[in-house]
Amino acid sequence: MNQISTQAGRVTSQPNVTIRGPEVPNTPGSLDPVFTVEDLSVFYGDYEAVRNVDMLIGRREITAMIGPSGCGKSTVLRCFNRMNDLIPGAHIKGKILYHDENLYGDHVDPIEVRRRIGMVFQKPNPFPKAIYDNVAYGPRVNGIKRNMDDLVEEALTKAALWDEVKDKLKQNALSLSGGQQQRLCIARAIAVKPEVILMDEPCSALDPIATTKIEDLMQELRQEYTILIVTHNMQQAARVSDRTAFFTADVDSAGVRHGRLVEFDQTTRIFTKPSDKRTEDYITGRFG
Ligand SMILES: Nc1ncnc2c1ncn2[C@@H]1O[C@H](COP(=O)(O)OP(=O)(O)OP(=O)(O)O)[C@@H](O)[C@H]1O
Repeated sequence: MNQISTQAGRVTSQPNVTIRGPEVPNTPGSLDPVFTVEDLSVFYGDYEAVRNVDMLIGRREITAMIGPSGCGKSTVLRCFNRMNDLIPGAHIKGKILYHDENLYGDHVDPIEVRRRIGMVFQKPNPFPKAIYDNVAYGPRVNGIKRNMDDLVEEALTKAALWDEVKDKLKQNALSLSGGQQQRLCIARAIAVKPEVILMDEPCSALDPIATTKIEDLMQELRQEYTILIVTHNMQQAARVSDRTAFFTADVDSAGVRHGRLVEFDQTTRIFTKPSDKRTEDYITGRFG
């Protein structure tokens, strides 16, 4: 039922970097892809922001996208739920298959895509409404017919927020702390039963304790969801992800910068034995 169309262990290799153990296999065919990205280029008008990306996003894995500022991480992330469609002039070349269906096919409904593939942004952005209504909003709009109290409790529990808010569900969401607001945004994303959650720097506005809570939560969520995260924080990518994609930007002969995927591999390999010198330079802090 993957139709989206309107028709039908720990390793420490470097000082201060804790890296997830190799929980995901790396043998050919071992990855169960939710997305298959084929020769993807992304344009803003005439400007080719990202060039020729090929990668696979594994089911119930956490994939991190890292790289220096402006290399196109957020641009690529937004392609996975067609958020770039909302930017005038933005378009793609190449293909993203969601399961076996072309995500940009003529019959695909972008609204349904965004229900299946939810997004959490850099800055927590709850609606200025009650905590309960923030979570119930998506299911109501999508016509999900279930006991709403149960659904709200389930989503808040999955987002590790229920115990902190169960006695104040009518309170305005803006009264919560930043970390709680971000977990509420995750609950809001979960409430419409997505398969994938895209996270664009979800911890950059949070303190270290709130960041740890979100990282712990991600480990819980990966039992059920496929997660893609853009992060500037390499330690975070190393701590939380199964696979890592390293992007950088090349400058062409006309002096124009284009983002490129340099290397995509198990996170342990990227952080211990990268195959490209540019990856090694970046993760060891020599550039970026
Ligand atoms: N809406 C837009 N219109 C035009 N150009 C854009 C737009 N959004 C991003 N770009 C350009 O696309 C390129 C990639 O930007 P993007 O934000 O995807 O990079 P990033 O790696 O996520 O950067 P950062 O880490 O700083 O957030 C940059 O040159 C940027 O200026």
